[in-house]
Amino acid sequence: MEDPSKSPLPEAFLSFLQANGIDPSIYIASDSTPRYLRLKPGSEAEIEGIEAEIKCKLEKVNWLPGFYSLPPDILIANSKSYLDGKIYGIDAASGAAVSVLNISPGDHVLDLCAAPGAKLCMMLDLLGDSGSVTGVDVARHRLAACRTMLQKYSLGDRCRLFVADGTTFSLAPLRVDSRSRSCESSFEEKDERFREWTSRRPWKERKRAAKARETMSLQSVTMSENPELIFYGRHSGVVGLSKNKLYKTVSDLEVSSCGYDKVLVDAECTHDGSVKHIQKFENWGWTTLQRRVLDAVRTDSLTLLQLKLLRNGFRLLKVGGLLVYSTCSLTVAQNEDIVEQFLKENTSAELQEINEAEEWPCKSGRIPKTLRFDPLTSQTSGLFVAKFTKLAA
Ligand SMILES: C[S@@+](CC[C@H](N)C(=O)[O-])C[C@H]1O[C@@H](n2cnc3c(N)ncnc32)[C@H](O)[C@@H]1O
Repeated sequence: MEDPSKSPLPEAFLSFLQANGIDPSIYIASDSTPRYLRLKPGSEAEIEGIEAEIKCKLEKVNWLPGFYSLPPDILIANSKSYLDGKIYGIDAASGAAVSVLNISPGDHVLDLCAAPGAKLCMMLDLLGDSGSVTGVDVARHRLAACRTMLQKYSLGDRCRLFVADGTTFSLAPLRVDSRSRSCESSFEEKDERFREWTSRRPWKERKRAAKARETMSLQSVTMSENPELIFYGRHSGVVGLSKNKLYKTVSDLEVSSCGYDKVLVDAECTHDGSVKHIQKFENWGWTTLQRRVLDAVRTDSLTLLQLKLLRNGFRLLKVGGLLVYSTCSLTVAQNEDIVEQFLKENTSAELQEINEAEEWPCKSGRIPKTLRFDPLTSQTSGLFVAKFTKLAA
């Protein structure tokens, strides 16, 4: 472990790292941690052009298909390739978390903390032209940015986005194939059907939606009762559906067969594993760090939120499905402690070995089968990953 006294980090943050067994030198190593990008599938032939444009050689990440590393000082956000939707800015550890889900065509996937959407885009690229992805996030402005990203990368076709509380979200996937037609409700529908989504919604409709939001907040209606659909693609299963059917919640019993095949709970956290995030506090001020990171993890509310998100994501998973829990924090309280507590209360949850990790530059977490990425070990941003399956009751 590097001598923490040589670090420019404030004393309170260093004590926080020490209490959580985190090596402070990861924040110093960050200057040499590469940036990563993911190539839009189908753009492989354009690598040389992209390299010429961003004036740097892309190094293939051998352990993660479609990913390339580049020096940390190279910015891609203003490049034509990025603006044209040929490349994504996403850390390799985040890509690893998505690949742990083994998404295959036909899967119905739930992303319970979806915004701003780098992982959601990767899921949609992996999904191809069957199945669906449902993205949920409690922050409307962040989910709106996610919608913009879907449109930029032309990925919205099989996706629907809900502003909702992931701890209580209860909508099942819309399975439209014959295999699971029995999962659909058969009650009479008399209400309006969803037409194709358009960003140019008529003024009257927008006014109605704004009014509904206002009424909701006045009546303190929780978002679980009223998840707000802010985007749906042509083949997301929503077009042609009645509101009754879309908003029909499912019982725990029904979920075992009609639930999601794959669930990602990329939970809200203190982001302390993201060195770039921590470095921003140099500008924002260390008192902000005290409030947003150090105090946040000391209060029970954040870890309770994480546990509730994991519980609800698991509730919506079908039997035999896979759930990945990840955070970009490296504290034990937000990771292994959550996993332990969750396993204690869920006999149908089983931690799964992440076999791909044998080839990955990461470490085991404090619980066997869980993974930790960090800048020193992995040359990536910090990330904790655990994978579960649901056993039949
Ligand atoms: C780590 S970020 C997710 C990053 C995202 N998966 C990606 O790859 O871009 C955590 C997200 O959780 C959202 N969040 C916080 N509380 C939530 C809740 N109760 N329900 C749903 N989302 C929540 C935050 O708004 C934030 O966008």
